[in-house]
Amino acid sequence: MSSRPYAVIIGMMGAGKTRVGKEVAHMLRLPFIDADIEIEHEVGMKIPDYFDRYGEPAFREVEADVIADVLADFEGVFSLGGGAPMTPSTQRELASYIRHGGKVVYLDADPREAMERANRGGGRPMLNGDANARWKKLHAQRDPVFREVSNVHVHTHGLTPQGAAKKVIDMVSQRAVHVEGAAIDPYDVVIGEGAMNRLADVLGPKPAKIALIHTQPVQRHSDRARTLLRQGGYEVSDIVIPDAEPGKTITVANGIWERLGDEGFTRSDAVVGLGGGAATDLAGFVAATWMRGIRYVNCPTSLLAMVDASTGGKTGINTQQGKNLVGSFYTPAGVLADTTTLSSLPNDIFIEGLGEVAKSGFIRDPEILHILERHADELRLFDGQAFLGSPLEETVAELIERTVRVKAYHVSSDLKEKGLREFLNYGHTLGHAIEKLEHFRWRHGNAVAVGMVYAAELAHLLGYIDQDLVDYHRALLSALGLPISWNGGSFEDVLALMHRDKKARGNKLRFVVLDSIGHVVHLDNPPADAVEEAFRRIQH
Ligand SMILES: NC(=O)c1ccc[n+]([C@@H]2O[C@H](COP(=O)([O-])OP(=O)(O)OC[C@H]3O[C@@H](n4cnc5c(N)ncnc54)[C@H](O)[C@@H]3O)[C@@H](O)[C@H]2O)c1
Ligand SMILES: O=C(O)C(=O)C[C@@H](O)[C@H](O)[C@H](O)COP(=O)(O)O
Repeated sequence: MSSRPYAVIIGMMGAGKTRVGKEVAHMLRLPFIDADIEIEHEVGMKIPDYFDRYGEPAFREVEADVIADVLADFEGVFSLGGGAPMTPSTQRELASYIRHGGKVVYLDADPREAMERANRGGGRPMLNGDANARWKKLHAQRDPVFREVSNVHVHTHGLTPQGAAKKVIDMVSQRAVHVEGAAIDPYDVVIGEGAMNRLADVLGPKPAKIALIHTQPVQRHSDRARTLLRQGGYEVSDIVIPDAEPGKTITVANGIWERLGDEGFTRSDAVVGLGGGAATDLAGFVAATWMRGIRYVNCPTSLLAMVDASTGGKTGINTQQGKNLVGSFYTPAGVLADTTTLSSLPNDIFIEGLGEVAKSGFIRDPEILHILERHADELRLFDGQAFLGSPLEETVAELIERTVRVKAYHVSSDLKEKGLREFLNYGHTLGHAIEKLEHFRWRHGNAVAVGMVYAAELAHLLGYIDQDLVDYHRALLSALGLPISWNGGSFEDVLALMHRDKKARGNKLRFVVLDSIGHVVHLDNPPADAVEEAFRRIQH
């Protein structure tokens, strides 16, 4: 493909494909092509005349050829005729365009408005006869296909053409990671400004009631989610939980179960978890357990929740005995990582999230480490208020996408953590023990950073990696502003907690260690003196 369209717009007759497409092109200073106009040039007559003379099958053939040509070599906005995506060869062309990174936008307008526009001016052979009845019949046939062949679905109800164009641009610029695999209902993690606008699409038409579970510090983002949900026609129960780890308890979960019961939540209703990783862990746990599992969507608002906590289906709560000891593997219907929410994120919580980002670099994607190295100074100085529209935003979006891809890779083939998924636990064996001993006052990502240095020391002591790689852990993590040592407890206490780690088997410890960057192995039952010596080395 030499060049490809910025976006291809599809939709019903009267949806505003030409009007909105032109507006998108104008805003981005790109050229615009309307397939119908192109076809008229090609055949040298108006479409209704061509239909009359040669019939629909001949028209569809010409249309498919014109579309294939434009898709192969055009850098602008391309809008298709209403029936074009019904042609199998065009469906294949669109699928290939998407595989190469293209965006097929389904412009979904209010049916009444669309019918009114479609009837205006006549000249639509497909609407001959009772135009509204024809439109509705065609809608019933085409809507499922439009959903299938598009990868961006834009509802334009109540929007001006400019508003709809802005929405198209926002949604086209978002990134998405598709998660699928055995035992997983496929879902997307959508990343970018305005991702939360997709809430109603992801929840779908079935739920009537939504439990919007969030914490107080993200109130302004939950207000936005509530508005979007109400606009989508849902009845919203606003549920505020205690902030951070105090929200991940059985008492909090029980309070929500009681409320769902009192408010008549059924199996077809849904949960939206919005906030940091603690809130999305708890919301997922409630969704997994209410009536043995209802639909849920996560709207993560911290970096750590975007890259890790909200995306892989591990839900849970803490107990007196330790971190995440009760929970369930239960995947969300979608994750909307709206980067506008990062504008209110405090610097220290952003930096904490970099701990899990670096982890994904160490275990699988070295490019993450290169990006972190190159941008360490800007990342360490993260300022939410200056973030949106800054060059850092693109860097962070790329880090989020790459990190989610690492997560998706491990989750896809091992949702229930039989082996491969355990690699995502790099740095966590000690990390979780530190969190517990610090009564959860230490942030999770910070504890994981120290835990990775510990795992690197252990791997070095046992001959898996050389000293340079241990030093590299320390240099990179501290350049990002993450801690690399801990002095808050005795080895005996740490050891006892590491024995309660979920990777432990019987009374044998199990660690995850590197044997090179991007390559991880299990380390079962390592020698006790190495386990202790590595601990001594992180105490400086
Ligand atoms: N399920 C998983 O796979 C998984 C993965 C990693 C971490 N986790 C869990 O996630 C939790 C850590 O997540 P976290 O680091 O997000 O901590 P957190 O949920 O405690 O959030 C940290 C703080 O930031 C606030 N906050 C979040 N987003 C904000 C925003 N946009 N603006 C202002 N304040 C905001 C929160 O309210 C909280 O006060 C831990 O409980 C950890 O165990 C789970
Ligand atoms: O998704 C996973 O699997 C992980 O291990 C990701 C970790 O980064 C995350 O902290 C997770 O919450 C740890 O889970 P746990 O099972 O060790 O409690």
